[in-house]
Amino acid sequence: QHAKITCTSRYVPENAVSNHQLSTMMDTSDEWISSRTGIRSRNIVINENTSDLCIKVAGKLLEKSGIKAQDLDFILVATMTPDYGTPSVACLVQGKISATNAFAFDISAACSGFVYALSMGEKLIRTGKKLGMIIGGETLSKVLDWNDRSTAVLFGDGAAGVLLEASDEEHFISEKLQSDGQRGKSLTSGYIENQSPFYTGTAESSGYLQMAGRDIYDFSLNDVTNNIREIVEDDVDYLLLHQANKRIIEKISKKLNVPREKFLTNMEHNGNTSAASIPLLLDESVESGVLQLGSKQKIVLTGYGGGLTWGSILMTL
Ligand SMILES: O=C(O)C1CCN(c2ccc(-c3cc(CO)ccc3Cl)cn2)CC1
Repeated sequence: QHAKITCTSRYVPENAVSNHQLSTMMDTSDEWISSRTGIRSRNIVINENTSDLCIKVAGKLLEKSGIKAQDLDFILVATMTPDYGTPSVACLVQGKISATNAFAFDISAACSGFVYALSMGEKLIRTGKKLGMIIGGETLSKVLDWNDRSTAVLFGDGAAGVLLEASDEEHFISEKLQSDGQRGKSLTSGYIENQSPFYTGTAESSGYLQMAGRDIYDFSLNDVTNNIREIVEDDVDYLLLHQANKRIIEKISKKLNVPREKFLTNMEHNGNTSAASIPLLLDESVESGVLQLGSKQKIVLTGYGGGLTWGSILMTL
């Protein structure tokens, strides 16, 4: 049987932080941020953690769809900012909504996380599962170095997700997931220091998010463009890329010779929300009517970022 996205939902923290507000906290400006990234505002948690955001999304998916939590077979959460090493955010969600028949685990693939998780969910449906929940959620604000203006202004918090159901209709057409650990140190975050009395080494990295911006920019322009080119043979209606930077999306659209207006964007009010960025864009586009579930619109979802990881899924809604 095939898999079909039957519901989308999202949740972002109430605390919207404008570029101007950041300019009162560090040496930056609205002009610099918006011209270089396309970001004008982002939402930053005050007391919530990643599981809180994902639990909100799960509750909204249940409410919107009318499905019962105990009908869920699995819950996958893509995140690079979990509350704990264990329990997983997915298990915290599962517990909170009492999805007693669902197995649950997190997927760590940074900004490709939602695409990786959606791909894995589709395989679970194809091999017999009936109903799953797939959420991308992050509280990146807790791992940012707020004294480093080169990264602190880029990222935001949020969560969004989908219900994936068994269907007679074929929606998933093709995919290509890729990784390159040899370039993994270009974007790191959340290093956990060993504190045992036997440990004599030294911490190789800080817990803060650190990014070699130029290297990630070039990776995105080259490897990601090639991945999309391989997946998209002929025409698509829309492309939903990870919302990292407006300029990179413009450059990729030129390299692919695909009209810029086919690339949906929302980094302007969310910032870069890593694994949450694609499902946030998907739900906002469904809510605005640009995308319609069941419309047969042909879309590409493309994630790219830490790992390094990147990957695309070509599907119809
Ligand atoms: O000087 C400038 O213009 C600066 C140059 C550096 N910038 C960057 C660099 C890299 C990213 C980025 C991050 C991820 C991880 O989610 C994935 C993909 C990308 Cl392309 C975002 N911004 C900001 C503007």
